[in-house]
Amino acid sequence: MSSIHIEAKVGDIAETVLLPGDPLRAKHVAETFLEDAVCYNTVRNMFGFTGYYKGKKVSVQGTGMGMGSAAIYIHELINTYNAKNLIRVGTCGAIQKEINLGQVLLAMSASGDSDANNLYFEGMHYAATADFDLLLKAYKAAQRLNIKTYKGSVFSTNTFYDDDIQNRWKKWQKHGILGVEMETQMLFTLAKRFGVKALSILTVSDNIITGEATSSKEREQSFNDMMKIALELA
Ligand SMILES: O=P(O)(O)O[C@H]1O[C@H](CO)[C@@H](O)[C@H]1O
Ligand SMILES: O=c1cc[nH]c(=O)[nH]1
Repeated sequence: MSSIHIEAKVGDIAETVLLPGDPLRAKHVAETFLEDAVCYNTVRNMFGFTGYYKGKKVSVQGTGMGMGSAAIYIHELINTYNAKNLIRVGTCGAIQKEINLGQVLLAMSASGDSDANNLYFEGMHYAATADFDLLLKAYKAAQRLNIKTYKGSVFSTNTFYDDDIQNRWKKWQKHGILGVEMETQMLFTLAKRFGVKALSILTVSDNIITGEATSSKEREQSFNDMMKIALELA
């Protein structure tokens, strides 16, 4: 048996799945960090791999961009493939001035503008929250590895571009949101709905307020920090 968007057999995917938006990041993670990695999905080129990290079975699955796409993969990973720990490894734009490019955020919660959540909760506002055990483990792993992290709330949006992107985030900046990305709110919501654990670890690829953006060298280094934390959770 397989699912509509993933062609793996049940059992091919580990209980712990890392979730980058970019399927080529999934490939890169598998090739760089995992041993004996096998590709289990090429449907729509949304690559998924299972391999081993320090002897532990772990999978990495691209989700695409935005909550509509991510929800499909998250739903199928949980309900067809029995995934239990889902850890997003993504990029985000920081909206606090002091957060530098390449730094790592541990998302405790995610606000957002998903119509899917709005409809599901009949216009009320669900507080999408990370799993505390995974969050604590990630925090301790970062401390052990001497990696600085910011802990707090992020915002998941379905619209990457806007007419006036800096002003758009002013109220959210004031309310302490650390950064903006496009999938975490849906991940946390679905994980709770189906009784599994989720966490989102994000590397800052740009600062929306200051207008800075990362060079490829900086992205490479910071990406490694995020991956080291995420893989410790496997
Ligand atoms: O780097 P990823 O994981 O794709 O995450 C961020 O990058 C994409 C936008 O460029 C969105 O998916 C956003 O959430
Ligand atoms: O979704 C995203 C990801 C990175 N940077 C942004 O501004 N938005």
